[in-house]
Amino acid sequence: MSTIKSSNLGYPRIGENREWKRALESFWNGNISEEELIEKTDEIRLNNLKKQKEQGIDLIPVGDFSLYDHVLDTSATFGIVPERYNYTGGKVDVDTYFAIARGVDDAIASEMTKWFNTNYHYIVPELNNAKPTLVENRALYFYKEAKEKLGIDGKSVILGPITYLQLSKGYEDSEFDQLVDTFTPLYVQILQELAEAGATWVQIDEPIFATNISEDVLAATQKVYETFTKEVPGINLIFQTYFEKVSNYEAIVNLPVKAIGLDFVHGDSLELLKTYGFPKDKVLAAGIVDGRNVWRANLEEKLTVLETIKQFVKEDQLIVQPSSSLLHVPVTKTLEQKIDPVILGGLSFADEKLQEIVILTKGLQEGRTAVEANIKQATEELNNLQATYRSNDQVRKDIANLTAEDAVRHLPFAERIKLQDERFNLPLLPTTSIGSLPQTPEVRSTRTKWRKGEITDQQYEQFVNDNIKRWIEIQEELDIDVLVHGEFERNDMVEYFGEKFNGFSVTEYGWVQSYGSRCVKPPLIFGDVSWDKPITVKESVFAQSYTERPVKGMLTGPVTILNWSFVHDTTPRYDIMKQIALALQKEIEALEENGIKIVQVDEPALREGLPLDHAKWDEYLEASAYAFRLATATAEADTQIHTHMCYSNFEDIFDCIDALDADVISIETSRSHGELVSTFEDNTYTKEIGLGVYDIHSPRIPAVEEIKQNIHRALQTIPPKQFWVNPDCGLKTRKEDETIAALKVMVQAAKEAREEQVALQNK
Ligand SMILES: Nc1nc2c(c(=O)[nH]1)N[C@@H](CNc1ccc(C(=O)N[C@@H](CCC(=O)N[C@@H](CCC(=O)N[C@@H](CCC(=O)O)C(=O)O)C(=O)O)C(=O)O)cc1)CN2
Ligand code: MET
Ligand SMILES: [Zn+2]
Repeated sequence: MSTIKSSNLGYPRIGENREWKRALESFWNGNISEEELIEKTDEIRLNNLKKQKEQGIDLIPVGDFSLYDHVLDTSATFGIVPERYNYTGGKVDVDTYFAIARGVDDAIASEMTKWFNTNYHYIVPELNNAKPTLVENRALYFYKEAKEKLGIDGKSVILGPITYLQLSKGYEDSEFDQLVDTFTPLYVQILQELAEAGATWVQIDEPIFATNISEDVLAATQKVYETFTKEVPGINLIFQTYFEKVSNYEAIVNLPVKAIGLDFVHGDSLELLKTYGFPKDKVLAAGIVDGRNVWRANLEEKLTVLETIKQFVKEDQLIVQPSSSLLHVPVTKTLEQKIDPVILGGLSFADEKLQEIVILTKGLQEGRTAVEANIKQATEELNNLQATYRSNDQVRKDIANLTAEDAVRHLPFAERIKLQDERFNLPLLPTTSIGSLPQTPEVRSTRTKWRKGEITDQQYEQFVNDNIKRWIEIQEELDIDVLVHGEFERNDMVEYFGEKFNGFSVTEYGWVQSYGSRCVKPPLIFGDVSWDKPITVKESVFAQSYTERPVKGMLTGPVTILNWSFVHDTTPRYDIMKQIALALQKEIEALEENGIKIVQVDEPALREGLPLDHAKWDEYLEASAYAFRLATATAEADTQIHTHMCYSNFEDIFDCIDALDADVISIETSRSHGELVSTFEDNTYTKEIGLGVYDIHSPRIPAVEEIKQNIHRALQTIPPKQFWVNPDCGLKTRKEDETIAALKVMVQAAKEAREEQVALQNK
């Protein structure tokens, strides 16, 4: 009997029909009790486990489920709760847990940021003064639950100490080793309790090793894992990495653990394996099926790779698994009714990927003939898919003929801004918002009715227009300087464009968690992208017709559309980015022709798309800046181009931001409590900037003084002439009354700050 095992790294939490989202939101809205929330989420979790068991997965992950986020769960495990929540020790209760994630009246939420290069967001642990103790062994609870309720001897999944600490804030680099020493015994305790309960496999997620890490961190890692193995010899530890090849291959594979998990889809791990080999005393957990994309695996090719990998390990010391947790793909494709059957045939969501894992494990174990029929089917479906690729000769020609000058605006910024100032005549510290306004249940459900054919196109259009008009009036009443139409017609800033451009397809149920209960439905790119008619002109022009103030046209940029779609690898990614840019260029021209003279091109995904491997940075940043400039290059000099980014570490991409050559950029900063401001200190950034002055991901209404403080802090490094006042991000997730109340405070704060500045200038 051979011992090659099939495994999974993590399963989507949200349920086939987003039951998880509904349960959470019902609880937050006070419609269900805590017991009901627990009951519903228990059911979802157990159902997820049952499905994996039925699929025939050998090592089923347990403890990967969460009520919000697994990094926050890790903080809760160790009682790491920032002081402002008045936590007094012991198990972190549900209310405190959600308070950290979402904020409460008297305490702002913890910062939320991107999980590596994904569109998933985690809650950043704040270690300041924390006294970590093991207040709740969650891993143990979930291990026992799966065993007792379903007879599953699960593989516990825990976030490793090195990654956890590297993702935390509130300490100095010099304190890192000390912190590692503090956490090590707590992890040992978790592992010991798991061992006592009978656990044999534990997956310790350490994705930080897919980024470039220092020798010091590596040394600390060596020490930690030596201790784990020494203290808990009875458990098989899997040191799990994903999203890229590891940056210190030889050191990593020689860590004193039973198994090493590597990503064989992103980054060239196979090359490393061939060059440096693999220790004969270890198990290699091979991430072979793409956990980040939705296309069917080419089983033939995957088996060839696995057979190569197998030559480097001792007799069947192999685990076959997805490249990462399946958190990043939708649950099942079986619900899709409307999509082109050929495209459906080429898709593979979480459940289908697990089938692929099981087939590949069998093929590797028993030989190809054992899975011949599966291989044949995969090959056929993929060939059919390839045959339907919608190529566009004109677009290909346009891309091939592009030059550097095609991505340069008519005049330099210094000249443009004079014309724009003349045209718009805005006050000092102008106010604006980021685009979307509340997508109330009414907005969402009216769109759903329209999609189901329960209301006519005309009724839907009327409904959208009514909202636009009402909100233009509200914004005027609030005395905001640059208005937005509110994006009421959009389900999502990327999916909406995916529905309109050529080259995309959309799914009905392909939901993926983005943060907390919020999900996205990334469109599929399987064809050359092109534009044939205006997409956003109607709503923008309608909004502009009700006001003398400028209304911003609102588009999503090429980098973000690419990064937040599921893209097939038929065409090189950077070519598709240029295709999207050319399509957007036509849309901007159409907006200008219709009198819209401020256009915002959002790029919130620019930073997260930065490759984990530094060696790939330059190419990415250059391609991204080029695509953005290409999209905006033909705009008249007096058309003001805005861009927006949220949740980002900007130090790494500062030059790229400058290279976008946008006239105005608005960026998130309020949850990072002003840390970004210092980035501008040493830079001579001459263009205009709006720093988010309050957090829109929290229902909490900010105070005037708080916002003024944020403005003051920014004005220490940014000249007032360059500074805009705006919220952190779009307002679609907020309720209407919250939004109006918060904007009112923001405008008030801006006016007070403006008066101070004018007084200073008149002195
Ligand atoms: N793609 C993307 N990524 C992003 C962002 C973003 O805006 N888009 N923002 C940042 C933060 N992430 C976010 C991700 C999602 C949402 C969000 O609001 N998502 C919505 C879903 C949006 C959507 O597509 N809604 C559809 C479907 C509406 C729906 O749920 N309909 C119900 C019925 C509605 C009813 O009857 O009440 C149903 O189908 O069951 C629509 O509006 O048309 C949600 O989870 O609630 C917000 C921020 C970073 N990443
Ligand atoms: N214009 C978009 C909005 O306001 C930008 C969002 S960035 C995630 O929703
Ligand atoms: Zn944003």
